[in-house]
Amino acid sequence: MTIVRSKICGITCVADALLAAEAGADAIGLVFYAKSPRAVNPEQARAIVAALPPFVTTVGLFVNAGREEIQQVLRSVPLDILQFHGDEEPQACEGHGRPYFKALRVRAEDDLLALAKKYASAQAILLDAYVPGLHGGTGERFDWSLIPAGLPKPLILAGGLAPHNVREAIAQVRPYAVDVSGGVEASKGRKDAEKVREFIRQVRLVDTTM
Ligand SMILES: O=C(O)c1ccccc1NCC(=O)[C@H](O)[C@H](O)COP(=O)(O)O
Repeated sequence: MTIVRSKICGITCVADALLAAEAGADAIGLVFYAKSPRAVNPEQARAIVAALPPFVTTVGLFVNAGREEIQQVLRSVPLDILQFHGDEEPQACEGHGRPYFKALRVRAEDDLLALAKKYASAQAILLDAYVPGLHGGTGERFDWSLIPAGLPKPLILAGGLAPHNVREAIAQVRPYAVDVSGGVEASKGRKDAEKVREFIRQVRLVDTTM
């Protein structure tokens, strides 16, 4: 049986965090990027993390943040993992006292395998759509056939996933985990209970049929 994990990203309030946890999400993502409509501040994030039941991994997402900014968040919010969603070099992702995921935005002209190999210290590589001028949370999917074989780390698939396409995505890509934000929202920054439940139901359906 293949288990595919799921992460619900862009959680902005306790109610949505509990919704994700109760629906069976393995992880939630908190966006520490002020320009995002899903941004949270450390105080909001602390309240969200404190409300979660055990065994739900908390991922803090940063975009080209300074080392001190990240450390300041970590001093007040007990995050399990960091996710770097900007143009950070490996050195900028390391040394924070947490494992990290590196997000790479997929463009046909890039050598994804070489890029992924650069992040040898990452716990996983997250692949997302490339949309000029935006770092993530675009709701756009990318051409999954561009994903090279032999990625050196577990693959987290993101970008435009939703209840209606996540099974197809898993069947084609066989990722370690799937990551969703816009595809389970009612409005920017707020999750839709039915979409969250259906997304995770679809992921689990694949678990038993692959
Ligand atoms: O959510 C944002 O606004 C955001 C802004 C800047 C960088 C990353 C951001 N979000 C990352 C994610 O929520 C997901 O990991 C990923 O991009 C998938 O998002 P979606 O296509 O909306 O499912």
